[in-house]
Amino acid sequence: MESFCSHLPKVELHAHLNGSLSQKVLYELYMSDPNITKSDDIIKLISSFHSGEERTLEDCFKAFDIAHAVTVTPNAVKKVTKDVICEFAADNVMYLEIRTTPRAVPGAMTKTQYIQAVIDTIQEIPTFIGPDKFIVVKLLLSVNRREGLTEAEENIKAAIAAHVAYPEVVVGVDLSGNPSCGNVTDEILPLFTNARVSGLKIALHCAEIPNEDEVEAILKFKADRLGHGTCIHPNYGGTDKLWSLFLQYRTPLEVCLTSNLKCQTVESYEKHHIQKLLPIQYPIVISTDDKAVFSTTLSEEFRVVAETFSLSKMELCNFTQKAIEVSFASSDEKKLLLDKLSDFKRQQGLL
Ligand SMILES: CNc1ncnc2c1ncn2[C@@H]1O[C@H](COP(=O)(O)O)[C@@H](O)[C@H]1O
Ligand SMILES: [Zn+2]
Repeated sequence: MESFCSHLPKVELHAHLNGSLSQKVLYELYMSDPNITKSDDIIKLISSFHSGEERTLEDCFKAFDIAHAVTVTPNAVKKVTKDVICEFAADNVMYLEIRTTPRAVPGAMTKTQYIQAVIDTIQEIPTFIGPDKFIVVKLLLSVNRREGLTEAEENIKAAIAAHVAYPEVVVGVDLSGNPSCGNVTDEILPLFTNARVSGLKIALHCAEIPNEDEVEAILKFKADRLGHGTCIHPNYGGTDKLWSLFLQYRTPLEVCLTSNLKCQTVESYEKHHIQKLLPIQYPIVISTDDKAVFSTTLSEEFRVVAETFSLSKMELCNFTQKAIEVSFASSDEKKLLLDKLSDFKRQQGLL
């Protein structure tokens, strides 16, 4: 099963850029940046970045600060983006949606330069991907709920401008950040309407922790996709009302098993809320979230779900098919990806 999961052409729809960069690149960037004063404490933190240990959700958010302390120039952002794309391609991910929060660093980088650095790298893929690999990459720009209303407004505005300039690359916006911070219901969520009317797709983190009113508002927003959805079912800190809304809308859900386990929002793989979704064929997309912080890969996530819930090879292929359908790719791109999946199934004797 491990080898099948590795060779299966996969689609990653929920990957945060600064949570996905390898510890190796993080260390290289840190050591080579003359503007950063080196300290043993930070070197220790970098070593723990990729430890893969279980930690609280709050501790996970501290891990991102490490990456953010290092990705402070457009060149660093380019290097990180390239590294992350190459690693996903090496894991046989044929389509990747990266999401990232535009970040300004006084004196070193503006938000526009940050976004441009990611877009430029995506456009340069043919120059660095190598002849035996294939990957299509899109960009979602994130709003970090912890950063407040002004930052949120700025990011949505920047996302709309980037979408107008690069409609084939910048395809969506994401709401993420520490789920215990920020006024999402009244302040941040309404801003996403502007993005929607400008043609951007909407992906929202939803119900990582219990919060009935906010989760209800997020469900009713009818995003194109939701992330996590942990605390919706009444057995998982949700309520009957939330669960019935969720079933009514059937918004595709990005499921991040290892992320949830390592942030301790679920007890074990066996008890993950995916067990409520598989029997009802709920549209789900297996995803990594932050492959470096949680020390995983997309192949590993497929293996875990296959082995924990005794899924067949065909069911794993169906995950890729569903992910293609609910991705923000163009219809031509979706057709190409479906053809690649069919080729694989034929090679495996599954067609
Ligand atoms: C663990 N579950 C999660 N829940 C919510 N937000 C998360 C997250 N994992 C990552 N992020 C969001 O992604 C940022 C890092 O990537 P970028 O700097 O944007 O590329 C984090 O600061 C956080 O806002
Ligand atoms: Zn996430």
